Amino acid sequence: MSLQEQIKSTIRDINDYPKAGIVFKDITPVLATPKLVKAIASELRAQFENEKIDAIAATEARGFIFGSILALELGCAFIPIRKKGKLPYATRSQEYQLEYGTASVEIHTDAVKPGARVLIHDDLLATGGTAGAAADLIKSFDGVVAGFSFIINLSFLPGEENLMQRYGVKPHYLVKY
Ligand SMILES: O=P(O)(O)OC[C@H]1O[C@H](OP(=O)(O)OP(=O)(O)O)[C@H](O)[C@@H]1O
Ligand SMILES: Nc1ncnc2[nH]cnc12
Repeated sequence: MSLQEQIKSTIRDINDYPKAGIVFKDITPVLATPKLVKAIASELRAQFENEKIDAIAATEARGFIFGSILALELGCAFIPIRKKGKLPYATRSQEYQLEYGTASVEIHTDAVKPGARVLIHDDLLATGGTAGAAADLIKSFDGVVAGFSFIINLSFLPGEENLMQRYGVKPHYLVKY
């Protein structure tokens, strides 16, 4: 079985979570399979090891899991982007659109050095709102968005087109639905 097939056969679909009509892609069975986690880590490393990347910026909460594994694999810094009110030092916020209403994420003001090449990682790309807000934060400190990395792309939603249009880079992902 290919890595893609292994990932897809291990992800669990939860119908109507967190609300009616949503099919939630649950990665916890993947996390419970150490061999698969290791294979994903190797694949992520292979995707980016020849690129110049100074830091991985990942979004709370699920983005932290493979985001920190990837930072370790590449030997680069890890930058946490968190939901409002969770980071202890001085922060900058960015609002973004949810399906209904808005949300806000934050970064520490000393996290991104001007010119730093930052790869944005999250577990899943849906509308691209979360990853776009992370990219806007990186750019607001004159960091360079080196790319986007996801485990899952929900390709029936416009996340990939939105990120390509706004930042001119094609997102990487391991599996799509
Ligand atoms: O492309 P988007 O439409 O922005 O959706 C993708 C985001 O949604 C999920 O996070 P969620 O907000 O559910 O938070 P969690 O990781 O803390 O569960 C997922 O982990 C991404 O961060
Ligand atoms: N269908 C989905 N499954 C898991 N996380 C998500 N974030 C946004 N949509 C999602």
